[in-house]
Amino acid sequence: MATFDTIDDLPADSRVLVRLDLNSPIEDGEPQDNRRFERHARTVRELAEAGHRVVLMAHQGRPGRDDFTSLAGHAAILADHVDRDVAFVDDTYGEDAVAAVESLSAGEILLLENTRMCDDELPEASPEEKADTEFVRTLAPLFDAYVNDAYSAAHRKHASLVGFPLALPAYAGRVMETEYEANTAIARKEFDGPVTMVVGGTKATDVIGVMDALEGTVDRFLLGGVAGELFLRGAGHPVGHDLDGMDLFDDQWEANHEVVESILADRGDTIHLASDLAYEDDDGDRAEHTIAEIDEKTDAYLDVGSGTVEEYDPLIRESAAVFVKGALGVFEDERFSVGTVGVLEAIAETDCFSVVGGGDTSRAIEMYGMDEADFSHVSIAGGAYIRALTGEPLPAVELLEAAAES
Ligand SMILES: Nc1ncnc2c1ncn2[C@@H]1O[C@H](COP(=O)(O)OP(=O)(O)O)[C@@H](O)[C@H]1O
Ligand SMILES: O=C(OP(=O)(O)O)[C@H](O)COP(=O)(O)O
Repeated sequence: MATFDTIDDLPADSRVLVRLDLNSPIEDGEPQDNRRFERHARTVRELAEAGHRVVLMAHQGRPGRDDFTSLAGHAAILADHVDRDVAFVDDTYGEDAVAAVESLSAGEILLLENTRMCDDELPEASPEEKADTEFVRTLAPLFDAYVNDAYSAAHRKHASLVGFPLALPAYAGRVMETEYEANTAIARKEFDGPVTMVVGGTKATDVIGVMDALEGTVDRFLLGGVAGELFLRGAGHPVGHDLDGMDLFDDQWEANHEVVESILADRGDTIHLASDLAYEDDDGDRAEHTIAEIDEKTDAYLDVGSGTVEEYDPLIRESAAVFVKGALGVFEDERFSVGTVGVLEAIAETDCFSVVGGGDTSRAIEMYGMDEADFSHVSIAGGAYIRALTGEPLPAVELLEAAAES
């Protein structure tokens, strides 16, 4: 059991600063509704109904990427889920933000602008350094308490996650409580049969970093997505290169190629790579290349091929447990959903213990008409949940535990 204080322990009529994780897929510049809104709405609604003044902080995307946007659209989606007004101010801790915080009445809710738009949020640093930023020193005195509900961002040492718990009494929100319980229980579970992890998505650095530490927990990895292309490149295939202004591959290759090469050399038998990949042909249709056919990368590969899905299917069906982190393709586009949906459907049809994680990936379940009840746990955390599997501590969670002890 976690040993942190929860929102049940908050003094009455508190002014609370709440960290959520509303990081969402962005399409045409707009955030897309997903489980993160629905799950965090519970914490926000409880706080407002209890009569606290509720100020919310969250991030969206990463500077330099297409998904780095304002949170204006997020406020509207959250309001629908909370069934109360959620005001928005396009400022994080400047004069406008401070004025909006100070004008809030009991039971009202305000969302501040994307924390990553202020320089103090990134990069990662110690809690002490982050607590000493202007961001934290300006906002903390306006509040009685800090609530962290962002389990899925708890692996990041950013100001909104590790600075405020040193400056204010700190509590866990409902999502923090439930994700912590579920993910630590999973980390302690033992399985009678093969344990498989499906690894994909765009955050290759996150997943490759922990794959090493999962030796002993995971018997085999089925790869796809950007992470899978980097492994194919490590195995000598000319894929995984950035095309036309994309920045998904080259930096992550530089950061990870040594680990990729050493995993392939030391434990290549546990790594299953795609045998074919899908791309968009000149007519805008899905087309596939076998890996053997690819001798020069001229296409952007957007999914694993149908042959790969056929090879992964029996490996999933004979597993005692399957963990999913990251999509095998750009499933948001139906043409490139074959890998992600094929793997999720195979998991849903078997009795294995299964966890699907990640804000983006877990969205494929409802997008393609699957039932959440067919999976043991659908986590809104991706990077945080795979770190929990390795037993690696999450800095923001450790600070909540320390706050409860003091
Ligand atoms: N080959 C690919 N090229 C570009 N994007 C991809 C590729 N394969 C998967 N993706 C994208 O990866 C995203 C999910 O990855 P990621 O953000 O790492 O995971 P999560 O948020 O689920 O933890 C999906 O939205 C999907 O569109
Ligand atoms: O979406 C998130 O993580 P995830 O993609 O691992 O689920 C979190 O909001 C963390 O975002 P970040 O990986 O840009 O720090």
